Amino acid sequence: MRERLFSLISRYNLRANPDLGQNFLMVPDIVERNVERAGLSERDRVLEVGPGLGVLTDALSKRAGKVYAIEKDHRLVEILRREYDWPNVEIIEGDALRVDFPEFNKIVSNLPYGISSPVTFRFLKHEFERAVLIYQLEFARRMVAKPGDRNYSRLSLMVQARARAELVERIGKGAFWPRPKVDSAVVILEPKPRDERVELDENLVRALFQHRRSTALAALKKSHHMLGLGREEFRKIRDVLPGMPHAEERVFRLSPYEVKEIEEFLRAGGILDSHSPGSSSNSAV
Ligand SMILES: C[S@@+](CC[C@H](N)C(=O)[O-])C[C@H]1O[C@@H](n2cnc3c(N)ncnc32)[C@H](O)[C@@H]1O
Repeated sequence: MRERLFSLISRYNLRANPDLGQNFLMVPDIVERNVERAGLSERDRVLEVGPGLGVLTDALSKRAGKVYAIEKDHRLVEILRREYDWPNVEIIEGDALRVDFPEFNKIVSNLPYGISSPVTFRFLKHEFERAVLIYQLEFARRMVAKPGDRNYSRLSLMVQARARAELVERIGKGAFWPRPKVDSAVVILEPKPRDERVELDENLVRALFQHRRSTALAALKKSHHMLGLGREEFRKIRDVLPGMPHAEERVFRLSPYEVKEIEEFLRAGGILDSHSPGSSSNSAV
């Protein structure tokens, strides 16, 4: 695999484009383990973001019924089309944040790190069974952190409101060419059953996590302007806030369900409804 990749790189005189997060995976065992983790069969339609030089795509094509590989770099799209003859792979040239996704039920990708957050939230807007994804280690740690953990953040909360997230393997820098500056990790994401998911008001979550070590009450007092409330309006509602559920809990200990209870309290009091657009794109957590 290493030899094949380096021969492609030298034949096409390729320079990796750091703006597109191009760090190509060079270790066949890691590719194999991730394909295994996806539990693929003929009935699966797999989405891959950023096929690069096709190493993962090739392994996926041997196990899945269909693979859709979305690649933004025109040079790589041309190389993939020229070098491989996959009967069940559709290469889609475009930006994974913009193109319409085809129908899929699984996702396996070594993601370009620059779009980790928006592309993950894009995935989570769709119904699928399982995603096996490589992220930067720090990002992966934040995704899976539990309420009260050091790394628990807005990202953890927004992801876990919709999915179970598990970090299953750490990957060293040496597994990639060119070598990235930081380690990576494999995360498995599985959307929760619909009745366990919570849709959260993005502005509220942002306002709370602006002060993650404060109590919920103090955080909202400090960032009420983020809910669209002016000083006067805020003065009017300030007295009801101590009655809010979890008012005295520190923000970094709040689960998605607890934030939902806060949201419902604020809505019932007319504090959120009229001022905030509600949950939206989650594009930049
Ligand atoms: C980390 S590399 C992974 C390449 C390959 N899958 C591998 O494992 O070696 C990320 C890939 O995503 C592509 N890419 C970057 N931004 C993209 C975007 N917005 N949409 C689709 N592909 C993108 C890059 O060109 C690159 O091929």
